[in-house]
Amino acid sequence: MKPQTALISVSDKTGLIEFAKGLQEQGIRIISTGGTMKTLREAGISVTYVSDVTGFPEIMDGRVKTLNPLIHGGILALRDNPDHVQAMQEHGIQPIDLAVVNLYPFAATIAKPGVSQEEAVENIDIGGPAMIRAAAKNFRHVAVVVNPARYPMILRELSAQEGISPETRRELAREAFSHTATYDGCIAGYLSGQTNAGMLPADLHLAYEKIQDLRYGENPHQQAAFYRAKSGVAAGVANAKQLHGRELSYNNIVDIEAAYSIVAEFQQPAAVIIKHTNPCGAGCGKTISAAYHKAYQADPVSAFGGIVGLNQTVDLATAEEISTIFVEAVIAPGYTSEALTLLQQKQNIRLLELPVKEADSREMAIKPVSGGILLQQADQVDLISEQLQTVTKRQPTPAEWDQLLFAWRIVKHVKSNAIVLAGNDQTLGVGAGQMNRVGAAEIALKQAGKLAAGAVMASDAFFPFRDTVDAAAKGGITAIIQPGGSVRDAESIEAADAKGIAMVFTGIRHFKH
Ligand SMILES: NC(=O)c1ncn([C@@H]2O[C@H](COP(=O)(O)O)[C@@H](O)[C@H]2O)c1NC=O
Repeated sequence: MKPQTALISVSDKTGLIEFAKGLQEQGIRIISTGGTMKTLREAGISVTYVSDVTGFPEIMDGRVKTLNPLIHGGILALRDNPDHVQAMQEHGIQPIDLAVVNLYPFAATIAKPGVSQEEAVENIDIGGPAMIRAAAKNFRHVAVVVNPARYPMILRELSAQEGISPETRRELAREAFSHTATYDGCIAGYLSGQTNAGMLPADLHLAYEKIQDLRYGENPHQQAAFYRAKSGVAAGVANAKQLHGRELSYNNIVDIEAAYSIVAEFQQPAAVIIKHTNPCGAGCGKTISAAYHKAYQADPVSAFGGIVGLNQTVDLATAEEISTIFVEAVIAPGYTSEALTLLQQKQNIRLLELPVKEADSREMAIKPVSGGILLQQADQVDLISEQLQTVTKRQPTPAEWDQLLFAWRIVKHVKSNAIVLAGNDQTLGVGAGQMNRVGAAEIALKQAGKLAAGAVMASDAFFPFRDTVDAAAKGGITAIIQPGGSVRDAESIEAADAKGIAMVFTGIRHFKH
């Protein structure tokens, strides 16, 4: 299809002039709305003003400019339908074969701090989506371009013999409907936020774009792909830069997310090694290499084939220790050039770069269930010091406090039922995903062995019975942090007091299912 007439009406004027020049070189007549026309004319491109086509001025601050049968008839007419052709002749409608439209920047407007409702509403585009949808509906005869990134490809096709192919027009129509759907979803979300304090919308419209087809999902027989949120800040694992290595797998991405979330908990240098979303080892230190050393030494057996997360630039010393074993991937805010050179020598390691982001309590977490999804606020709450309550006769020592808080930050990220033992800013035992709490504690204690003596314990949820405290006491644990709130709290406190264990209630639970 070789267009005769293009209508260009764009808010985002990226690449506009080069594109319009290309159209003009193809002999295509251009019609435009006010602002677009001005930009094009200033660049010496000849343009027909939309009002000269409609015979009607742009009115109401641009609320009505292209909403006119002379425009929509020109876009929607079926060129091979005699009735449509006759209607065009009767009403003096000229065909429009190419619609280049992008919309008022609604998402960017509402992202501005303190934006008024009035300003937001004025940025709801009406005429643009109407043209986009009309042109997309008529893709058999009309091409619609909503994405400036498409301009070079369109010019290439136009210079070919057959012009814009039917396949391309269909693909452009798909992109166009997706564009307006995302746009309307964003408006609905905004209006819902106005009445719902922004948290849980009445309807949920998710707008994500595929960034990568994955080789397979959790298992080789499952198809999978990786999608990135279309709007919002370009942060998080979906925006990490891969510097080296084979393509990420589904399970890699899940574990990278876990690694990134844990190290983001800490201000001081922190490292973690993840296996199947749980930390097998985590550590903090004065330097990132000291932190990694602790994370690795916490459980060298499980570390093999793990995913490493670091919250500081990877230096040579850290890279050297990482490269002593096989790890699937590393995620860190950066790499020194020596560290990168060393790690890149390993073919099988994936290296990702992503700045560490502060927790955002407005983030939401989605979980699918059959026939629906669950939506909740992400678990981003920090400890509230006024809620911390020592319930035993003995207070934790300052050193125990440090370790309790370290262990608490880790246990938050371990699958429930979760128990973490820690000492010297290092995990010593991790009991993850057990069906009873004392079972999780026994696993952690067994792993820590003799190192449990003098260590601290963190539990993601309260102790339903005193058995976990008894097990901790037997292992030599000296301090415990847990949410509290069980009907049998008194029994657990009694067990702790009997052994001189200091126990702190947080008042906050960190279930992770
Ligand atoms: N009301 C209309 O008839 C109308 N027709 C096109 N627009 C939008 O006006 C914008 C371009 O305006 P300008 O060329 O004046 O900068 C585009 O984002 C386009 O989607 C309209 N504006 C909003 O609804």
